[in-house]
Amino acid sequence: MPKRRVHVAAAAILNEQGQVLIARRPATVDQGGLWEFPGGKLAPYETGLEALKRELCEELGIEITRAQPLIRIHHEYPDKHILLDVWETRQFSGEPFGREGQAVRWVEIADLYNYAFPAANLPILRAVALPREYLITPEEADEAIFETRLIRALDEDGVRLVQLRAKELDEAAYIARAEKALAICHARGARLLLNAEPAMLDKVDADGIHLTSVRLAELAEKGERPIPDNKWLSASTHDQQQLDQAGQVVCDFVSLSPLRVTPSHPERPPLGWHDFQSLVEQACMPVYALGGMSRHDSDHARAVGAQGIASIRDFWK
Ligand SMILES: Nc1nc2c([nH]c(=O)n2[C@@H]2O[C@H](COP(=O)(O)OP(=O)(O)OP(=O)(O)O)[C@@H](O)[C@H]2O)c(=O)[nH]1
Ligand SMILES: [Mg+2]
Repeated sequence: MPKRRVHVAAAAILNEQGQVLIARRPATVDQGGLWEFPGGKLAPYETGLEALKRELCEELGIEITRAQPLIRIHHEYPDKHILLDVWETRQFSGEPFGREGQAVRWVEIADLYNYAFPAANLPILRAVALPREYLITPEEADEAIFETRLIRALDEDGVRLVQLRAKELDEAAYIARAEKALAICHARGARLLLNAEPAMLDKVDADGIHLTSVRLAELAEKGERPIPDNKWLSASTHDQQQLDQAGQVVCDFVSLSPLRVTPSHPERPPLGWHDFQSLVEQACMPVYALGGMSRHDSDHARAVGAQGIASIRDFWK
């Protein structure tokens, strides 16, 4: 018999302190006792957003005035296929409380990992912790220019996630630049990922590693995550096969490119939004749109299921 298909709308509700609201499922229901993002099943006539508004009113007594798509997750439970349609909201009226008697709690995003959630929820924990914009640094021969531009992107554009990509530097120069970039990022509450071999984390204690698609393919053969769970792991992907490999090495998130034709890779045919959306829909992790993207594309990227946009040029001025 085919599995039951269940479509659920749920919300990451954020307050002004940047905490997120979680609720505990009653002991008597499916997945009882686990924590969850409030929400529930769509009625046959509802859109995801309509169901979300109704559920948050029923379960928490709040009215949401604005919400944005965060991530969609397809997950196979033994008895059903579930589509979790997760939204992010910061604008709502009323003070949430457990209207059905359930426990609710505001928690720091960094503390979410201390709570037990249903198996489908891991990508949501990653998505709420990640920003909408991802800066990839370009080749930059001059150290002083590199530093000035990185500081500008963090201070003026509010970038909070950076990948240090510097293929033209030898190892010693890369390490020196990484140490400097790490201090600049951490002083501003931003994270730095190294586009390097996973072993580079032994030399520079950055926040994680970004894998090129070639490294990703090599590591996927071993089928295990190359770095500890408390570091971020991301990878460059361009198609379904590489997205599958990212799942095999347990990446926390990926970039998927090229959305548009770019001067750096003129030979690669662009995906366009349609193919991008189909690939993102099946991905089991947050995905950044890359290739000719700017911050103006961020809302559209979100609307088609992405975490946001990744860019070199838009942030490097
Ligand atoms: N709301 C919510 N449901 C989740 C999450 N993660 C997850 O796997 N689910 C699953 O999605 C389904 C949601 O159903 P629900 O029990 O909330 O539905 P509901 O509010 O409409 O309740 P009802 O069926 O009692 O009317 C459950 O099977 C639940 O285990 C989550 O973070 N939030
Ligand atoms: Mg519910």
